[in-house]
Amino acid sequence: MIVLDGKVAAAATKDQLKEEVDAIIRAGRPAPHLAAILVGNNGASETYVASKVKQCAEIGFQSTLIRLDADVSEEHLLEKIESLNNDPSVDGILVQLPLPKQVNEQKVIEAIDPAKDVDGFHPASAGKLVQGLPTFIPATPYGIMLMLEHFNLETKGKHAVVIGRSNIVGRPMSILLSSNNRFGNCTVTICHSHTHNLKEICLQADILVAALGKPEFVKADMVKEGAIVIDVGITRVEDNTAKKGFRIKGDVAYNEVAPKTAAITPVPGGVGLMTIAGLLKNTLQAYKQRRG
Ligand SMILES: Nc1nc(=O)c2c([nH]1)NC[C@@H]1CN(c3ccc(C(=O)N[C@@H](CCC(=O)O)C(=O)O)cc3)C=[N+]21
Repeated sequence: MIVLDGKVAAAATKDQLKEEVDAIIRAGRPAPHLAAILVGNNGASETYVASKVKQCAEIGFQSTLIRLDADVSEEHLLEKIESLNNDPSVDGILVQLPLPKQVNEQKVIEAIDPAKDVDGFHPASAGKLVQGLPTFIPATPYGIMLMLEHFNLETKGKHAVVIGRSNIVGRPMSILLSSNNRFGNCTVTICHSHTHNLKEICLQADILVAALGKPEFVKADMVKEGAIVIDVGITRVEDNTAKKGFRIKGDVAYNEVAPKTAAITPVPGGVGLMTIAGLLKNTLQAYKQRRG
C-alpha cells in the first residue's frame, strides 16, 4: 500500500510553479496576482484562505485578501467582484465558499470574469470541461489529477466510482475521469444520496473517490482489495483531547480501509494540499492567458 502524500506531490507542483514565476520576475514582468474574497469569519474558511495567501507568497505570487463582514449585502459583494474584474493587475479571483444566506452563491459565481475564474466554478468554465475544451479545472479535481500524475498511477480502462455530485468536486471529477486524456479514460459511476446498493457499487471500484462530506462513511467492507482510494472529505469533528478542540476527518475510515488498498490519500495531508496546488496552477495559467 502506498500513501499518496499531498505534501510531497504539492511540493513538486509548487517547485515547478516557483521556477516559472522566478523566470517571469527575472524578465522584469509583474508577478501573477490572486485576489481572494473572504466573507465572515468561518473558522475553516479562515484557515483555508490563510493557507492560500501564504502559499502564494511562497512561490512568488502577489495576493490580495479582501475581507467582508458576514452581513455584507449581495450588491456590495457583486460590486467588489466587478472592480476586481476591471483591475488589470488581478489575474485570478476566488470567492471562498460557502457564503452567508443573504447572498446568492450562483449569482456571485456568474459575476466573476471567466478569464479570471481560477476556481473553475463559472458555468462557462464548467461547460468547457464537459466538452473537453481547455479551461480552468476546479482546484480539487485538478489537484487529484496532479496527485495521480505525481505518483504515476494508471487510470485507463479502470472503473472509477465517485461518491458525491457537487459542482465543485464530484461532478467535475467524474467528467475528468471519463475524459479522453492521460488521467481519464475510466468507466465512471457517480453515486449520491439516492443511489441503491451503494456498497455493492463501491466494491466494484478500481478507483474510489469519496466526496460526500460524511466523516468515515467509507468502511473496509465497501472497498475492493487493491483499489486506489481518494478521500476528499475534510470535516472538523469536536475532540477535546486535540490542541484546537477539533480533529479533521475524511470521508474514509482510513485505519480499516488503508490495508486493503493499493494506494490511499490521508486526511489531513492529502487532497486538501493538492487543492491549493491546483488553484495556484490555475492562477499562473490565467496570468499567461491574460498577459502572454
Ligand atoms: N471558492 C472556493 N474555492 C475552494 O477551493 C474552496 C472553497 N471555496 N471553499 C472550501 C473548499 C475547501 N478547500 C480546501 C482547501 C485547502 C485545504 C487544506 O489545505 N487542507 C489541509 C489542511 C486541513 C486543515 O488544517 O484544516 C489538509 O487537508 O491537510 C482543504 C480544503 C477549498 N475550498
